[in-house]
Amino acid sequence: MELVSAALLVLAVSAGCAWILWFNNPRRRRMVREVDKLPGPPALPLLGNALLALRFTRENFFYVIHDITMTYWPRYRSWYGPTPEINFSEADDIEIILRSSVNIKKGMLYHFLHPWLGTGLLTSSGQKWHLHRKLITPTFHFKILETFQEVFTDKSRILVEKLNKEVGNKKGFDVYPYITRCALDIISETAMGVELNAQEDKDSPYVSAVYEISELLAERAMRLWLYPDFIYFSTKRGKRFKRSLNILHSFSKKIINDRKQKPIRKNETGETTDDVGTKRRMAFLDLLLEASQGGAVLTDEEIREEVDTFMFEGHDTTSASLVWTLFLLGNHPEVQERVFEEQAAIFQNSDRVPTMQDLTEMKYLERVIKESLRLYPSVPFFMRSLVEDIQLGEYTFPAGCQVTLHIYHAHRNPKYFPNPDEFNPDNFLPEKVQGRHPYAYVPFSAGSRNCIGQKFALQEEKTVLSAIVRNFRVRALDRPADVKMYGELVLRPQGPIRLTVERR
Ligand code: HEM
Repeated sequence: MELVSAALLVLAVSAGCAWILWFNNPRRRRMVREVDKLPGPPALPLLGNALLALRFTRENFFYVIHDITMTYWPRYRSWYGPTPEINFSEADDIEIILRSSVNIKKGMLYHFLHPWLGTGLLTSSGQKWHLHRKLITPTFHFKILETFQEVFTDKSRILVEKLNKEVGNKKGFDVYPYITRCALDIISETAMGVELNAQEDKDSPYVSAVYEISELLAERAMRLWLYPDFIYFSTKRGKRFKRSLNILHSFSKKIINDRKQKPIRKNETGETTDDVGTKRRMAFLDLLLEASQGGAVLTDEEIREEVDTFMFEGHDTTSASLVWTLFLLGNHPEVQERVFEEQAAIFQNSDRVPTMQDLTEMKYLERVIKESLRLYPSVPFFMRSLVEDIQLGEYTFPAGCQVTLHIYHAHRNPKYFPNPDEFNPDNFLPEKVQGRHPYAYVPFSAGSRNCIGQKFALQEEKTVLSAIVRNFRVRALDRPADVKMYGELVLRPQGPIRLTVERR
């Protein structure tokens, strides 16, 4: 027993000495001095703003951050315990970060995504990221996106059938689950080549696991004491996380194995067929398997990470954006009528599905989607970990600092968007865009780590919205001021987005 006490004492004294040395380290002292030049909420030594975090609930998180951001606008500092964070909302500051080809390492909160996505494109850095980005970029080429159009139109048709059942429901219905299931069907078929049928099968364990993991991740990011893995994974929530993770990983691993057994290949005429010669569309997974050169370039685990990254990034963001756009259209019937008129001009009286050329002609709908992403950016904040010092006027922020870019707030800056809270698709008329600061509007981020899926997202959104507006008149039962938000990995409404639909 005495031996154990002595060992504990030695351990405590060593830890204490390490702390003192670390705190008195000149690099750290300089970091603290520089970071504390910025204003910010009062912080305690060692604990930083941990006490503030005790106040966070899922419901108030976005609003507490909003108040702090507005109080110290446009830059402030905060402390995750001993780790400094600098927060930017002004286009000039955002530009400094996003234009850098060195400061492209993701912030520490992305670590929570690692159990699910490993170090796929979204979460990786350094050489691995460079190599994978180069390999994956061609898979988002126009020619490939064109082959996915059939998936977008087919899943939109099913969505219209489902929404038809809500015609006449005057009390309204929550549109979010309809859209999420449609977006999941789309991403599953395009990323993995698998029909998930989430729109038909509401009880799919895969879909439930995606919902659960997204919610648990958001919750963990708010609770500083759940940051260490050994604590988190010993809690009930951590165990639920692992269970859902198991479902997701088993699913993607099985799909990858199946596809390796029966690869889809191009034949001599350039058609893509399966092993028995049936014509098949190539999904991202098939393209990755092709690029992997039998494991020499990408291992199975790396392919799994990328497929899971597409599944996550490719459905949650587009679902939120589609829902907010429908909500805004439901609040602005005059804008919705202009969208409809544009559709009527493109399709005349035909009920054919849209081609890629039709989508290019949907200029007004594109402005509506962009304006909706301005007011409700699917990714409201993103983070970097500084690898290299940055100089910002009188400030030098040293490597090691965390940086959070507040995109939601940047998009509502009256300097660039007069009447920033108003929904006005004309903010994206070419002449308005031309004169504006290029970093005042960055829903897909910018620079080398921008969103690789942005063209895919616009193509999907235009196809889905076109199908809805051509078939229905949509009304929203709630006003924007009444809808509270969760500012998590994705910006989503706290309650239902209640709509009514009427057939055109
Ligand atoms: C409205 C829809 C979307 C929005 C608003 C959006 C937004 C973003 C943003 C802001 C980032 C940068 C995040 C950061 O720096 O941490 C990002 C990265 C990424 N997005 Fe998207 N995204 C959307 C749709 C998609 C889709 C459909 C896919 C795939 C099919 C996708 C795949 C990715 C990937 C793989 C990255 C990481 C890229 C890299 O770091 O090289 N996204 N997205």
